[in-house]
Amino acid sequence: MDLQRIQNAVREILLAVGEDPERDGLLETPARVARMYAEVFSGLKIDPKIYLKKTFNVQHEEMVLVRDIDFNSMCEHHLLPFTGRAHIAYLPSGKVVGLSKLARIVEAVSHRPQVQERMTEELADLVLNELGAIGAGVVLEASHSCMSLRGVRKTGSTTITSAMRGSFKTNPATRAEFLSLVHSPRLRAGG
Ligand SMILES: Nc1nc2c(ncn2[C@@H]2O[C@H](COP(=O)(O)OP(=O)(O)OP(=O)(O)O)[C@@H](O)[C@H]2O)c(=O)[nH]1
Ligand SMILES: [Zn+2]
Repeated sequence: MDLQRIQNAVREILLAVGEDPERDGLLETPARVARMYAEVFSGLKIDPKIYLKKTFNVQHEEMVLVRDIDFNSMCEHHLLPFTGRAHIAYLPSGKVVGLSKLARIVEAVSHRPQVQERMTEELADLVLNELGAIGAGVVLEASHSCMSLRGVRKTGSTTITSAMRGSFKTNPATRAEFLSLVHSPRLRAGG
């Protein structure tokens, strides 16, 4: 990532809004913001498929669901954060993946300029295709700060998106089981 170019652009923005980039409090801001963008867009350099290459041969014929994977992303329209939780499930066909890898693919695809719908679809495609799963389902719940901090200024709204693949799309019972598990009661803290 071209940190110097980001720094120059941030300095330009400060000048354009009528600030003085030479004043004490702003001197380090362009460099700081450049490091911040490198971090929040670090997923641009990562191919999430790498996380799903290592699998284990386990005969588990029922659904695997990892829910409440928290994420932070940046909406590609305003470059403002949207934050929420991802729930990812699949029906294995002879091989399973380490549970943390489902959280790792969320990290990779969320750390890019995104829209929630595309992020949901990308995650579902990755799980179905890379694991050769019988089916996959993804639900994302998020709040978009571009809707609360600016513009329409509605706080508290949540956007829920889902993507169903394979048996999650064709079998209503599988889809219903997934959605009911996503919404089932959480363990108590420490439980
Ligand atoms: N579908 C979708 N829209 C998003 C997402 N994140 C932000 N948006 C929306 O992107 C839209 C961009 O709309 P524009 O009309 O081009 O931009 P704008 O004039 O700044 O829109 P307002 O937010 O209504 O002020 C807005 O309606 C945002 O709420 C997302 O993940 N998915
Ligand atoms: Zn936005």
